[in-house]
Amino acid sequence: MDYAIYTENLTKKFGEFIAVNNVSLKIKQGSIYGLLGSNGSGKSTTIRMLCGILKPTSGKIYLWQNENITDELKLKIGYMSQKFSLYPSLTIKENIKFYANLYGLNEDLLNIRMQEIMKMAGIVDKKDYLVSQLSGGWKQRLALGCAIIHKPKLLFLDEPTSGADPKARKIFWQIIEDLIKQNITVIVTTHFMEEAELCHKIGFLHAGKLLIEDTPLNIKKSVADENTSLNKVFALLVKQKAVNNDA
Ligand SMILES: Nc1ncnc2c1ncn2[C@@H]1O[C@H](COP(=O)(O)OP(=O)(O)OP(=O)(O)O)[C@@H](O)[C@H]1O
Repeated sequence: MDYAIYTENLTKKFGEFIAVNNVSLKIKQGSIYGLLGSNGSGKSTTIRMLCGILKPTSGKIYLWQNENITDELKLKIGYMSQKFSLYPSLTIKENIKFYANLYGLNEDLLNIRMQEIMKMAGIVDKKDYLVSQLSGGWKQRLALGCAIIHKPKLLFLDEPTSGADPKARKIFWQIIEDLIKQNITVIVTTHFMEEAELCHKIGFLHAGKLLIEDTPLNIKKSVADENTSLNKVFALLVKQKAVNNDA
């Protein structure tokens, strides 16, 4: 099986503290993978290692079967953090141009991508607005556009919808589903279980460990039954783990 991402016993320690503990993931190209877990469970640290920002303490990461995350591979990755790396005092156009320059897009390509991104974000008529004038939903879609200006094959979204209203979240997920149709692989962290349900596969992290990885339906069936909510399923898994640790 050709995976976009495959990890073996990925571990990250900060001093003596183990933030990510022997995590082995398998993520197919062209799929949406949800990384779930409570605050501090190790989601962002895992993502940072997968995009080559943070060096693992031990374990292996393969991106499209390559063991080293080279600069060439990094060009195939897009990353959107929960803080949206946008410049509020610049216009939409200027923000897009800034990211286009970072990735070395020429003027012609920049103009094409600018139109595509503004269309995708629903901000074609707002290109000269300052980012500070935009609502949360528009900012979020613009940040997504900037993260994919270079057409990455792999896109990391770290809590992209936190702070967005339900309507904006719905539009955002429609865009993600369109990206998947273009064979992009999306790894997303979220606290919203209705978003987790939209992922092809989810991995549930707890205290740095991957407790389970499968489709939302299979996870529900294996832990409880298909009518149980994911929130409840994860609570059960954490409880089971605590019991096993005590035993
Ligand atoms: N640079 C660092 N130095 C020390 N500890 C860190 C560092 N980065 C993260 N941690 C710790 O590692 C643990 C996992 O953090 P991480 O940010 O990966 O969690 P998370 O699941 O993304 O949480 P959240 O949902 O709050 O973003 C936390 O206890 C955090 O305090």
